Amino acid sequence: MAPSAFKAEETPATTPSIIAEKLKSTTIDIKEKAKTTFIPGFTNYLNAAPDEPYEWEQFTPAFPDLKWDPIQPGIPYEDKGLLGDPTYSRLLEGATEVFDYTQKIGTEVRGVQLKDLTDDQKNDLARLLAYRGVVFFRDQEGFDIDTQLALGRYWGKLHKHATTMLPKNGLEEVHVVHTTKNSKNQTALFTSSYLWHSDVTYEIQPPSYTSLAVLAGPPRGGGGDTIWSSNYALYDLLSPSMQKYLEGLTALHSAEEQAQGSRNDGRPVRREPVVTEHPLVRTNPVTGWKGVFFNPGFVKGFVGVPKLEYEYIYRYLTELITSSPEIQARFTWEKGSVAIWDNRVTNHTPSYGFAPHRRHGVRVAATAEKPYLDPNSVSQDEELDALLGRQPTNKDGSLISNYND
Ligand SMILES: O=C(O)CCC(=O)C(=O)O
Ligand SMILES: [Fe+2]
Repeated sequence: MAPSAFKAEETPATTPSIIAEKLKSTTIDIKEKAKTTFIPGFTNYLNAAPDEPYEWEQFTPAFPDLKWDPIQPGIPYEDKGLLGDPTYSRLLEGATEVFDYTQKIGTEVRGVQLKDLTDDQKNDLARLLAYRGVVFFRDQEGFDIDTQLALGRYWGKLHKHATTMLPKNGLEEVHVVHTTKNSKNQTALFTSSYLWHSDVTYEIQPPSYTSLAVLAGPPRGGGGDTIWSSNYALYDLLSPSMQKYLEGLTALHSAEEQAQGSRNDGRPVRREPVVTEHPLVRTNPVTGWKGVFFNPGFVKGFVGVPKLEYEYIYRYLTELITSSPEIQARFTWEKGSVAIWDNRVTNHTPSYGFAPHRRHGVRVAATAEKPYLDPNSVSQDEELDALLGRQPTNKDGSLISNYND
């Protein structure tokens, strides 16, 4: 080998440090530049708020060692959505803008302050939630935790979560959502399809109207959207024979895994975990529509169905929920945003990838009725087909063949 080649081999010892030096200086340049210039894909990383002092410290997570009794069945529930006006006239009276996210799910209402709602408006909102699955509000002023709790309480007895984070201020009916740059790498831990769920469906009377208010979050473009998926529309994606089959099934919803997760992390389990049977297809008392009451988070089996058969249906339903954009609504949070959903008819998931930013929210959930299936209820599409004179959706697959480009 020629001497020059040997010479070339002498350099590697110094090369890494040269690269490191170069990178360091480039990084510093970019950081300086980013203070005054938007650099796509970079600027967001620099804007992480300092951890301390933090305005919402009293709402950061705590795990007090509390013990609560089991939740007893028979909690009274009257759905306020039944008192809502079909055109939502009271709620939307002062709205500056109202628009849907997709035909099947999600509506944003602008210009309405939740803190000022009258009872009539709360009834309209409940009805809108039952029909649209999730409703978004922005630029909320003065929607503090007392107002959020009062709104939830108007709709039903507030749920207290047995395992997840409580706020430091001791409010037991508040569930905290909180991730900082010090949290475990959420993107690596959870793919979204793993996290899709409806809240606490293992309870005998799982919640209906549930609100999440954001306290802190990434800057715009920094990630952390939440996505909802419609269980009414999930039902309408199924063939008539599959609909009929699923209508005969009962699902097992379990809190065991969630409780075990807390124990594994050395955190308290405030109420013993329960396993509850619910009909796999349920009727919403306000719309009268059927929805598949399924979520990949808490459903652990179908009564009388062999494990493998259950697993295939589990995977099929999960795929429809997680990968059908037309039955989903995706919300990008901003300061002052509040999302409220009907937990009986939707699944939802956070999206990760917003580190190093803090993302912090507070959730309040109203206990609803025990799930039931009214055999006379119809599906969302059935009602809309009749109302609008639409052709029923062709479910034999033949329409799809031209859509490969
Ligand atoms: O963090 C989110 O986007 C959703 C959190 C959640 O699942 C909830 O508040 O019920
Ligand atoms: Fe949730």
